[in-house]
Amino acid sequence: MDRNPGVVVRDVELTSRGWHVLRRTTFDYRRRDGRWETQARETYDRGNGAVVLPYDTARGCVLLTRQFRYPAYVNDHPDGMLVEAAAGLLDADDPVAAVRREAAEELGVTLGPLTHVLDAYMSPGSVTERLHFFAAPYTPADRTGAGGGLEEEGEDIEVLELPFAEALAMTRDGRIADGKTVLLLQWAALDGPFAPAAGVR
Ligand SMILES: Nc1nc2c(ncn2[C@@H]2O[C@H](COP(=O)(O)OP(=O)(O)O[C@H]3O[C@H](CO)[C@@H](O)[C@H](O)[C@@H]3O)[C@@H](O)[C@H]2O)c(=O)[nH]1
Ligand SMILES: [Mg+2]
Repeated sequence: MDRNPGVVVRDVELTSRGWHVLRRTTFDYRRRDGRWETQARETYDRGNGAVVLPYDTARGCVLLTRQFRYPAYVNDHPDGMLVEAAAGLLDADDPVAAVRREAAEELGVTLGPLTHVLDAYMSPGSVTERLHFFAAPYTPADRTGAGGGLEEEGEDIEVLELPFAEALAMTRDGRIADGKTVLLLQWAALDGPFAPAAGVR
């Protein structure tokens, strides 16, 4: 890794290999004033992920999930039941294949053309993951399955079809408190299918 001449990795220590991988890396870092110093940083590596917002502009709706998220529950979320856009880790798939797979598994919807919105690091101080964001139109006819996720992996996912205006209101009052979902809903209102100028672009 030599893309940045101001960073020289000295040592990578595997501190935990559980469901995902935690490492402690020691590296030399050249400060902006030119002085070198040694830093250590831990990274949580769970691979990369992809997320999708299916929208139906004719009916003014979006499809979201609700599921229990223990890490949010342990950090003050009232009941841990988070409303989120369908998402998953890439595993062996590319981002497009991964969002199609997750939309089918979690939402029971078969997606057509996808719009790539952006890619973002969601927690760059500690988590290595880069998340690939997509949106896709759907109609009631595309809802070909029940969704719900994979029971054998412990998934128990409720499918929510919400009016877009209500989903956006939920980002304002805290009922939606998941970063990737807030981002996609705000994009949809600002720049995407529910933007005021969407029809004339
Ligand atoms: N047994 C076990 N299962 C785990 C553990 N951690 C996660 N899982 C399970 O592994 C499955 C992973 O499901 P995916 O749909 O592939 O991932 P995700 O958890 O929905 O991840 C999405 O949301 C994350 C949070 O916003 C994103 O970080 C990620 O990129 C992706 O978008 C889930 O059923 C989850 O409960 C663990 O420590 N132990
Ligand atoms: Mg998921």
